[in-house]
This record gives sequence, C-alpha cells and structure tokens, in this order.
Amino acid sequence: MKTFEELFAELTAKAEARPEGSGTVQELDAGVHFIGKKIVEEAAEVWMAAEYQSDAEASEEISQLLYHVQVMMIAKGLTLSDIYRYL
Ligand SMILES: N=c1c2ncn([C@@H]3O[C@H](COP(=O)(O)OP(=O)(O)OP(=O)(O)O)[C@@H](O)[C@H]3O)c2ncn1[C@@H]1O[C@H](COP(=O)(O)O)[C@@H](O)[C@H]1O
Repeated sequence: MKTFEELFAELTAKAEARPEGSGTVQELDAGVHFIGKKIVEEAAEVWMAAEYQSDAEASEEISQLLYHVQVMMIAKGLTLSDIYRYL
C-alpha cells in the first residue's frame, strides 16, 4: 500500500532513472495524447464500477485513474504543489 504522495515520488524517480520494464516510462514515452486517452478510459471504468460493481472494484479503478493522472502530471512537468494550490 502507498499514499498518493509516495506513488508520485516513485513515478518521478522512475521517469528520471528510466528502469527497464517500467510501464510508467513506456507511457511517458507514448506522450500526452496517449496518456490522455488512458485517463478517459480509466474514468469511464471508474464510472461503470461505481454504478455496477463492488466497492473493492470501484476502489481499484479509482487507483488506476489516479495513477494515470499522476503520469500525466509528470509528462507535463507538473508537481504536487502545482495541483494542490487549486484544491
Ligand atoms: N499503480 C499503478 C498502476 N495503476 C494502473 N497501472 C497501469 O494501468 C493499466 C490499467 O489496467 P487495466 O486493467 O484497466 O487496463 P487494461 O486495459 O487491462 O490494460 P492495458 O491494455 O490498457 O494496459 C495497467 O495495465 C497498468 O499498466 C499502473 N501501473 C503502475 N502502477 C504503479 O506504479 C509504480 C511504477 O510502475 P512501473 O513504472 O510499471 O514500474 C508501481 O508502484 C506500480 O504499482
């Protein structure tokens, strides 16, 4: 288990070190357009899971949406502070 902040730190480190086999590095290389499509796809899965599936399944879909949102933040060079200032 990890927090939002811990995941962001992990993904930021991966983007810098570019370890072999990292899905994050692959997704970053695919670019903003690709990441945007993943976000839309995961958002739809969150909606469907929330309406028709279990709480656990909805939670998993939400975690995946948060992951792809974080990848987008890194692709755009945005930090947690850039986002938190609007919350
Ligand atoms: N939390 C996540 C995470 N959530 C979602 N995903 C990715 O998002 C995809 C979403 O899964 P789905 O089942 O919805 O998608 P799918 O349609 O079946 O799969 P695709 O065909 O779209 O890949 C997964 O296949 C993963 O590629 C994640 N990939 C990585 N992480 C974490 O990110 C960290 C770094 O990962 P790596 O960069 O791969 O080392 C690790 O701590 C991981 O746990």
